[in-house]
Amino acid sequence: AGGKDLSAHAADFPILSRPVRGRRLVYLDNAATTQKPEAVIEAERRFYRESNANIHRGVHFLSQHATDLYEDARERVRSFLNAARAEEIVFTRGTTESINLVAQSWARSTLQPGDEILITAMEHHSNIVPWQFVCGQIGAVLKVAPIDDAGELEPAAFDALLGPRTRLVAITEVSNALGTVNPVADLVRRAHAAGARVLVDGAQAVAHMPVDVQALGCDFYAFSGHKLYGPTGIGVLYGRRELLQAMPPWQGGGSMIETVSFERSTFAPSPQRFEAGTPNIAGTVALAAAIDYVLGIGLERIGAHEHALLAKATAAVQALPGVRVIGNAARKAGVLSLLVEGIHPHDLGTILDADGVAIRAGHHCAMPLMTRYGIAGTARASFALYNDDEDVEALVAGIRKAQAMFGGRP
Ligand SMILES: Cc1ncc(COP(=O)(O)O)c(CNc2co[nH]c2=O)c1O
Repeated sequence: AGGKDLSAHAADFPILSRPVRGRRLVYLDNAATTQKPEAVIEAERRFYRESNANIHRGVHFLSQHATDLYEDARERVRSFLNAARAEEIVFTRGTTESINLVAQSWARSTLQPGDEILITAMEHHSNIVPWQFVCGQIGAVLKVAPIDDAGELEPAAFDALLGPRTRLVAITEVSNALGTVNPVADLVRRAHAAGARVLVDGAQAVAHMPVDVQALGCDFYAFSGHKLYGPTGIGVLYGRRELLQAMPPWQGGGSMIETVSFERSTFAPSPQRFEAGTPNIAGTVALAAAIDYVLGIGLERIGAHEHALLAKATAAVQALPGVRVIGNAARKAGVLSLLVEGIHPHDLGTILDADGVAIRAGHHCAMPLMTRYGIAGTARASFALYNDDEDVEALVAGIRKAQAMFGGRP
């Protein structure tokens, strides 16, 4: 791994060799979930074959062995994000649960009525709805920083919304619907200068670029394993140690306690405090294997490869009559959203599917963003390390075919 041409890595992914509707699978729905390399599949399978036991508190070999694997995975994630300490890494089910944890534990115990949470117009529902919950619970106010037609934040408007009551800024590093890459380190500096903490939604970033939470300066960072070539059901919340240590637990049960009596219970320190119940141990081990796989190739190489594909696909579709690209930020990663005149995105997706090309159509869990553009949804192609020029050509051919079918100009 690492020295091979990236498109050769498609052979690492068993599913990519299966036909779809009798055609070669052209998987371009990676922003929804990525496919899994054999190394990740084998890591999970091997755990159940050789190491399975419940973790922590065990007195037998397998339990201690499984605990070691689990905590080794925590250290791999720490290193991957360049967090200062492994205790700053909390395992969750995914980005959505990570954000809900911060909303229900940190925000609900910190914010006062009238305090403000600032998000952006490009957020995924997972970085909108949890904040609506907590604003409703405590009487805080949700504010939204606008974006321009290109899909970029407007710095002056962002700054104007940062005020003395802003307690939290919650922003996506990469938009799942537009592909916009936000200048997170700069936005963190602005938020901190205004006295606000910052949560970064990294779901669409971690597979496309190196992430260094200390360099970003953020207070929380969330991502999902399944968007990083890892399994579903495992995600990560990074939090500054001093914040996690001061946060109340948000789910009660085993593992997160120190003592329990019917009168009162005391709680374990972070991260165990936030990991109630039996975790997805095998998924955690497989996530560590996914990180090893990605780092074996190199995130810079992956990002450059995907950037070249995105540029090729964008130029090709923009040359087609009646095609409008939604999201033209100066810096983008992984995602191409488009509309084809006279063809509903769902119809386009269905026609592409008939030829084995998998894209996503709809609002992409970003309904407010679609409203901002005055549209109901888009057709979205999203790229990964195993995609190649042939995949781009199949996408373009499918769009031309749809245009011919709908009487448009092919
Ligand atoms: C920016 C962003 N934030 C949060 C989430 C939620 O992640 P989860 O908890 O793992 O579901 C997603 C998932 N995005 C998509 C899931 O399916 N299509 C998508 O674009 C996302 O793209």
